[in-house]
Amino acid sequence: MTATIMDGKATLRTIKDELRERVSALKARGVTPGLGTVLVGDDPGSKWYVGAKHKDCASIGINSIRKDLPASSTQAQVEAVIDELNADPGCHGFLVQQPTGLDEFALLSRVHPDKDIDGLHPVSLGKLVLGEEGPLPCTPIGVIELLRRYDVPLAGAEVVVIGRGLTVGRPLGLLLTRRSENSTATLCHTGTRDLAAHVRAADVVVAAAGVPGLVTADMVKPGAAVLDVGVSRVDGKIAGDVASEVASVAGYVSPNPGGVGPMTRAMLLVNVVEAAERQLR
Ligand SMILES: Nc1nc2c(c(=O)[nH]1)N[C@@H](CN(C=O)c1ccc(C(=O)N[C@@H](CCC(=O)O)C(=O)O)cc1)CN2
Repeated sequence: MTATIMDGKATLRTIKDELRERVSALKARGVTPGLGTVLVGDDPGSKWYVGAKHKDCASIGINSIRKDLPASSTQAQVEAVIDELNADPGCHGFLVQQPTGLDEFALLSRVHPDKDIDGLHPVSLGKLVLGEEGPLPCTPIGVIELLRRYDVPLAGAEVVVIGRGLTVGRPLGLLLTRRSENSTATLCHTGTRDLAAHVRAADVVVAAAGVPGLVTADMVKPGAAVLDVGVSRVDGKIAGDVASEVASVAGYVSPNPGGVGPMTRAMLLVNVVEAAERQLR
């Protein structure tokens, strides 16, 4: 079997085309959506991600407000910039790019919940637990959207998520078990006794552990969908959590790069457009 590639780059392009129309409709009603970003320091990966987010915005007519701060910035200086964006009426939502090297929980909590565009604010995560409407975290909802667009069924499916981090694993477990997704989610982590046994039983596997090559072909159920969200750098290149031979067993694979990363950016754009649309309600 050769797996179908779940192409995140192509799906990002499709979603941008869909959003362009919604941005035009907003502009016709006098609202131009605006995204803010706060970047602290010189981490090359973070700089690339922020640059890509602003290019995405420009390509569909969203305004962007970029605040790049030196690595020497103090917590108070970054919080002052967050306060500025909280008060900026042209900014419908903003994010603090992680990692910052500062107290990230305090920075996240400083963002006004109405301006949280990443879905990672404690209020947004609380809404997710309660099943209330709010911005959804971009990477986990990107995983679900990619599966949806490739017609991989989630209802009734056994899904194994590897990794319990705050940006991917934990919120993804909550999303997958919503009534709308209706899957059974198992969250595996470094304390899981027999990871291979869990993965072998899964219809869908989402690997977000940051351990290169962790998921091997012998662990995967034939025909399963396997999404690689792990980001490690080996010799300067991105190395995912999923070994390349998995594509010979799985029914669907998302490549890395080119899979869930671009979907993270797509879902951020969706969150910005939805925040601007809420202003008109
Ligand atoms: N405030 C946030 N910080 C971080 C988040 C987040 O969701 N919010 N997630 C990650 C980084 N991230 C988004 O910010 C992100 C990751 C990957 C990509 C992407 O398009 N990757 C490309 C390859 C990029 C490369 O070559 O280096 C791909 O996978 O094809 C975009 C955004 C941590 N921080």
